[in-house]
Amino acid sequence: MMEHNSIKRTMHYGKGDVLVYRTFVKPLHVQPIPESAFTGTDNVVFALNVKITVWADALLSSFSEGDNTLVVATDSMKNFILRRTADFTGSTVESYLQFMATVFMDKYTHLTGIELSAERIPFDPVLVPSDETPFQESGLVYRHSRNESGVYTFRMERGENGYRIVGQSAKLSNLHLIKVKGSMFAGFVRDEYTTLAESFDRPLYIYLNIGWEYADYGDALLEEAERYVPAEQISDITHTLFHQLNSPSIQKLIYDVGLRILERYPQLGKVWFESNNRTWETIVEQVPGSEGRVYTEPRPPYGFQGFSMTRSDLQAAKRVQEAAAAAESK
Ligand SMILES: O=c1[nH]c(=O)c2[nH]c(=O)[nH]c2[nH]1
Repeated sequence: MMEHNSIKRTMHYGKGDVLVYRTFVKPLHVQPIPESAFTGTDNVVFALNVKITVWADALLSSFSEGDNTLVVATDSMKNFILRRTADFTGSTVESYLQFMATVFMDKYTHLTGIELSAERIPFDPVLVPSDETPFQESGLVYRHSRNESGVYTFRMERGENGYRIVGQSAKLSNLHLIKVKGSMFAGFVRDEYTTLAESFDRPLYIYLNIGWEYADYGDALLEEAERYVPAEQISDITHTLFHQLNSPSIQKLIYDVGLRILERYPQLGKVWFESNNRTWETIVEQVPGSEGRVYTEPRPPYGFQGFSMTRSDLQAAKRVQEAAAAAESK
């Protein structure tokens, strides 16, 4: 995935860590799903860490000869992004990246391509006492969250007839989840190298990155966001399945989460996972008189899993389920 989205061109330059904090962006409203209470955000704080990369054959002499006549200083790129953020009228990071890429390429016509990526820095609403309901969202005060965040990229090139979108991606990065009981890992290969005991109730701590791709990227950019897939719902689907399933392994857990994501969003063509096993190490099996235990941080090295699935995997899984249901009813 990273390879697929990396810039293949050897000649490029740009600026990273452009921090831009825009307030009162148009609120986002999305379709509800059963696994999530998230139906949108007020977008009062729209905070991004942006990276811009540009390329053009005409830039060769800047590398080979030190000829800066076509070099837009990366300092000016940063200023452009900061100032033009005032002109953004959309409500999603995806539409922001498309907007910013377009106005940048309109301004600097010698450039052939641009990649913009952004992490949405999470600021959560805080609850304050109110007269009507016991607590309500402040609408003024937001709390910087150090939890998972959405990371998006958008790549565009100048073509014969206008711009062409040549790449895009969305992912939820650094979701860290602990399930304190109800996870297993048993039945794996046992041979002369095996020291790990089978576990029928382990405290499963996972780190996850989850990416998704629209079958038609136009769906990510619709004005009313009626087919928009928000990172918050991807996260909530993962929470729900982790809660509900008695997982036999991380492999099976991410497979089931992937199927559910594709089921919920027919507009997605693909979903992928990178997971990391951070299962706590048990120190005390049982705290007397309670079901509590004592754990500590696991020692490295850590295991990982990867999985990428498309709609054909969902169809195949459905056929297997139907065949199993038919066999049972006989
Ligand atoms: O969910 C897991 N999958 C594995 O492949 C594995 N391997 C391991 O040592 N622990 C685990 N846990």
